[in-house]
Amino acid sequence: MLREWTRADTSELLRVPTADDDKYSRGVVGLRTGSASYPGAAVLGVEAAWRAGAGYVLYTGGARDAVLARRPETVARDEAGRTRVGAWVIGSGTDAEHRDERERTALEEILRGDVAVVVDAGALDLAAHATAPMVLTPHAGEFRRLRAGLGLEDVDLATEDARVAGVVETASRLGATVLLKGSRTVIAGPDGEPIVIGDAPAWLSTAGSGDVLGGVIGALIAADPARTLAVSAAAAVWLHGRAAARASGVAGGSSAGGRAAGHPIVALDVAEALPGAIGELLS
Ligand SMILES: NC(=O)C1=CN([C@@H]2O[C@H](COP(=O)(O)OP(=O)(O)OC[C@H]3O[C@@H](n4cnc5c(N)ncnc54)[C@H](OP(=O)(O)O)[C@@H]3O)[C@@H](O)[C@H]2O)[C@@H](O)CC1
Ligand SMILES: Nc1ncnc2c1ncn2[C@@H]1O[C@H](COP(=O)(O)OP(=O)(O)O)[C@@H](O)[C@H]1O
Repeated sequence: MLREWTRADTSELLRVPTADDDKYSRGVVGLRTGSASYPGAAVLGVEAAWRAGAGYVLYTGGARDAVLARRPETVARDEAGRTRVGAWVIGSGTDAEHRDERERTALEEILRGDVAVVVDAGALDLAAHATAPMVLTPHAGEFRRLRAGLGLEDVDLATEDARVAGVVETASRLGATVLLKGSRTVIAGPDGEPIVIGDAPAWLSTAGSGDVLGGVIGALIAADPARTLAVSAAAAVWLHGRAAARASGVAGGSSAGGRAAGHPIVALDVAEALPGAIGELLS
């Protein structure tokens, strides 16, 4: 069975903060992302985590100045210290080939912990030996590399059936949740039914939009770390797509009754449209 994720599924997971909440209970997201080569990816993930409703965002990566210039609300330190992180996001805007020993040690420590980790881009190669609960977020090229690294057969990603089967197999091999990005994103937990999320406008296929997604997933996991990871990830993908629809002018429909053609967007537009997408579901 394949579950098609809906707007109603997403609404059910969102909640309005109450008088009993504080910045920690709303969700603490830790990001160890970005590098001198790709500082922008860190900025995008941090912006997205805040805009998706995190109460506290901690940044421990290599692009601190860029992150703080954009979002001074972010707590930037070398390590988490005493801050209890609810979800980590690692790898976006990093390259495994340029990882030094210090960075490897820091990432391996996160990947050995009890806290859920969103593993993207330049950290995907470390997932095979990790024990933390994880959501891996490869695009098609990274998915192929990940499977090759695990000794799994190459899959033809042209059909949805093959994509779903490949994601299910990879998730089962890793004992983790795997999310294959694309126009229809496929998610599978280690043993749950696979989920598909479509409907995002193709305007979303723009550099950095995957880095934004990492921050959204981190915020939704941190808001309720006990929830099944595949469910938080599916809701994040849906919101990310809805934010892209709002930002690109597709969300309102057209006077002809069909979907409006919309217009180009950049990844930061998607992050900035997240609060509106969340508000729309809560109203
Ligand atoms: N602002 C920032 O800081 C941004 C930073 N970013 C950061 O950049 C880092 C590198 O991530 P990336 O995704 O750019 O490259 P990479 O992981 O090498 O994957 C390439 C794979 O895709 C495939 N492929 C298919 N079509 C292709 C095409 N037309 N052109 C090229 N490749 C194409 C191709 O497969 P092939 O077809 O060659 O088999 C190849 O395997 C990463 O850390 C990310 O977070 C980005 O998020 C952008 C914004
Ligand atoms: N044709 C498409 N239609 C809708 N969404 C798409 C399409 N192609 C890619 N996406 C989405 O855009 C994002 C691209 O992520 P990714 O490839 O990691 O980009 P980057 O590494 O530049 O951040 C993903 O969320 C993916 O699901």
